[in-house]
Amino acid sequence: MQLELLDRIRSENPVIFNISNYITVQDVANGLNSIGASPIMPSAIEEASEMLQISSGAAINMGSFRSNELPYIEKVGQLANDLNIPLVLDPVAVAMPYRQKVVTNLLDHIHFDFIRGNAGEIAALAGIKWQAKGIDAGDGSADLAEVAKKVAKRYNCTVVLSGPTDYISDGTHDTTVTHGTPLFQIHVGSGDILSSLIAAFAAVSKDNYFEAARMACLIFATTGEIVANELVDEKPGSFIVALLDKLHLVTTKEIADQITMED
Ligand SMILES: Nc1ncnc2c1ncn2[C@@H]1O[C@H](COP(=O)(O)OP(=O)(O)O)[C@@H](O)[C@H]1O
Ligand SMILES: Cc1ncsc1CCOP(=O)(O)O
Ligand SMILES: [Mg+2]
Repeated sequence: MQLELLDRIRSENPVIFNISNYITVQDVANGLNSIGASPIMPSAIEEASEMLQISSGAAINMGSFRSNELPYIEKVGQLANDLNIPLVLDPVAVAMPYRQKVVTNLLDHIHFDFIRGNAGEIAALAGIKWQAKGIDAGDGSADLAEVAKKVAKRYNCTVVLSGPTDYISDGTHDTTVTHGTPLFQIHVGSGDILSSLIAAFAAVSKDNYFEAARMACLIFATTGEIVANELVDEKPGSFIVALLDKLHLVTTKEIADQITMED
């Protein structure tokens, strides 16, 4: 278990390039900044190359793309591949038919090192029956470990299927993270922050993307758990403020003390 990846983010301060959605962009920027990375969210196709050349990780979030932005999104993906920059896809609400067409087309042309989505999103990419609900995970009875593995094999990448349990698979290795708090679900943007944090962990763990994904999930979920333990009531607004504060302050020792032998 490489909890020290957290310290490496703080000492290396990697620039993480993001195509974010306009709903949660500030949470994503502050989540990355709080943990010790350096976020950047460019939008002009003309500067994609120069911005990626100073970046050590990249995340593409499909939450609110406009169709005229698709050439930019493809260009960023191709450049990240050419420059060997770890690339994360967040396929927000991909069970919806138009998004499914757009995202599967992207996946056919660009190699994503990671796909991070909730159960409804990853099941849609696996072609497995599931009742997704917009940006939320929805309901279903599929074996989620198998769903994650199927998508990992199909797209030759590391998949994080997040939720009460996070299922992580690279098609060969599989693991779970069972930490977290239901408060993540009452704040819009929790998943988006996690997707970009995966890019930050990958930036400092280029030889082991599976471990990067596992540590991103474990440290994010455990930090949320510590924060929730200190909140008296279920307060979505207070939770995100306290989460951003704690992402900045949390130590590897605090994480180690919070987790169990099975982690
Ligand atoms: N009920 C829950 N209990 C514990 N952690 C949760 C719960 N639901 C989501 N999480 C955590 O919230 C974060 C965001 O995941 P998720 O809610 O699945 O993403 P999204 O916002 O894209 O739907 C992950 O770190 C996940 O582990
Ligand atoms: C509300 C909304 N609409 C399009 S993207 C988005 C935010 C999705 O955020 P998350 O998947 O992290 O909950
Ligand atoms: Mg999401």
